[in-house]
Amino acid sequence: MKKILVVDYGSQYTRLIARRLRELGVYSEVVHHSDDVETEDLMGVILSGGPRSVTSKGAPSLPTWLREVDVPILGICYGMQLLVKEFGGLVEKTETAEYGRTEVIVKKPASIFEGISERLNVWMSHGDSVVKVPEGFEVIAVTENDIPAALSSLDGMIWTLQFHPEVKHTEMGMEIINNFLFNICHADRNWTIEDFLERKVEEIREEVGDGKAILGLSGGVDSSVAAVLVHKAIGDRLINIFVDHGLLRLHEEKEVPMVFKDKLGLNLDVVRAKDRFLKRLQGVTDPEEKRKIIGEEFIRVFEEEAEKLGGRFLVQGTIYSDVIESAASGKETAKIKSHHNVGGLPERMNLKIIEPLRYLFKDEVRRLGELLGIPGEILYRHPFPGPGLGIRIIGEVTEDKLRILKEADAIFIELLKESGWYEKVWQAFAVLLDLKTVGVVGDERAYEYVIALRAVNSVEGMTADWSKLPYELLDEAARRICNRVKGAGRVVYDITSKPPATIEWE
Ligand SMILES: Nc1ncnc2c1ncn2[C@@H]1O[C@H](COP(=O)(O)OP(=O)(O)OP(=O)(O)O)[C@@H](O)[C@H]1O
Ligand SMILES: O=c1[nH]c(=O)c2[nH+]cn([C@@H]3O[C@H](COP(=O)(O)O)[C@@H](O)[C@H]3O)c2[nH]1
Ligand SMILES: NC(=O)CC[C@H](N)C(=O)O
Ligand SMILES: [Mg+2]
Repeated sequence: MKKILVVDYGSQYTRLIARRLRELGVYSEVVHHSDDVETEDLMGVILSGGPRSVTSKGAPSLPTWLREVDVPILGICYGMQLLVKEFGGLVEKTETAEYGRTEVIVKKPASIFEGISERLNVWMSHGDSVVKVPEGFEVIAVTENDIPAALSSLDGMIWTLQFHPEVKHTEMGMEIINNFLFNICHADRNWTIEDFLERKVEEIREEVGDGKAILGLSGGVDSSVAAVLVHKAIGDRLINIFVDHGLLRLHEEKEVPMVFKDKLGLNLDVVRAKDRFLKRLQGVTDPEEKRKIIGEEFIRVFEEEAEKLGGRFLVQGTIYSDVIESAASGKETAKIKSHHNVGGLPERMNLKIIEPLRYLFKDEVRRLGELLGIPGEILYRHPFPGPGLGIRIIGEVTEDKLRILKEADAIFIELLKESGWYEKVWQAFAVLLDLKTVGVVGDERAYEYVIALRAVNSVEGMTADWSKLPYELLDEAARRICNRVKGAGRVVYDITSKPPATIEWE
């Protein structure tokens, strides 16, 4: 099949590039920069960003096969910096780093910017910058800080962007990728989600054979879609298991089983495992350690259940943001956090893992869910991390802190629903800080915990901006929480984008 090759330098966003290409109906393959690759049927090449600096010793370089191909090349961030270095320009760590929203000004008409406004807000994530442009290249856009934001070679074969067109927060990013694909590479449209579904169902049937599989069901979007998909492949030989680890939101241990049976009509076993999770978390404060413990305990529960049922496979609703942040995608990728279902998995385990959604992003999973006929009520829930409140209580998890956080979170979510804001934000929740502050209540001194509220807009969770909730709503949330939740004495609102922050606090 004709393809675009996406060369991975360890960016958080590499698979997002591939995903944008899918969205535009174009088939692509992601390869590591040191891989030997088939260069047949190539329509173009995209070099990803990466955490390394091209100025440092031993930094990954251009693949040798790249010199022999005669198709257009697009370098993004690290990819741009590599191309600049290769052609005799200069990249240095400059005083100004650019992270998050940055304004870019297009300086020259160019086919990659066709139909793009002259000024646009893009998402940046770099500390190094181009300080000398290589011969045979011209600057076609600069940032508000006068740093080169895009270059092109005079023969129109090499294009570079310092910003990330693949992230949703970059305005007109899709149009820029569209221009690269169709104006520059003249790519074919050859990928659909229907084909993907058919292929996955076949693959799972083949892998499981006449065996049994268990599936970790959380009631969230990803595991529900995975459940319906795998059920389509192997029917009732799939057994869904919901683990109540005590770190769920208020009343969720009752609601999830009800909604799941009611709306999807699939079987579901509930495992009550609160005590064993809380016991293992006692005295643990490090976020990575907490994640690893929770990840391991999940697997132990699944192993025990599989043993009882005679199943050999474990299906998880892992999606790509879980994989990439756990640094499970390649050796250059920086570890941001160990998602319980990926980086938090124990080394030794008896189950074979099946993850049909591993390379998809949240909104693709939602589209797949629609294709499978899953109701919007399940598909459009806010995401909730598997380790649950365990990573929203900063520091040690205790019963009392769990109570405070559950109540505060429920008040915030209820208020968002009442005011019509729940559907307008991508994810919202409360965090309990490991910090007490002084207050005055009924003329008495109080010394209670701080609750942080977080609400973000995002599309696939890879980048996010804080939601501009109305002051009146925040005001009401603070009053209700302080008045109704014993132990909560102060409320703050988180106004950081991702990057530099992540969505969750741990
Ligand atoms: N309480 C739970 N019981 C069983 N499995 C779980 C539980 N929590 C998480 N998992 C497993 O871990 C996977 C990853 O969790 P994650 O929260 O990312 O996905 P999700 O809950 O399916 O969807 P969402 O992101 O919308 O919450 C799930 O798909 C599921 O397989
Ligand atoms: O299943 C999960 N297991 C985890 O360990 C985990 N950590 C974060 N998240 C969710 O992933 C999205 C991105 O979150 P971050 O910006 O905090 O990394 C957000 O939607 C987070 O809620 C997790 N989901
Ligand atoms: N996102 C990237 O590709 C970053 C490239 C390089 N590490 C820098 O900071 O400039
Ligand atoms: Mg979840």
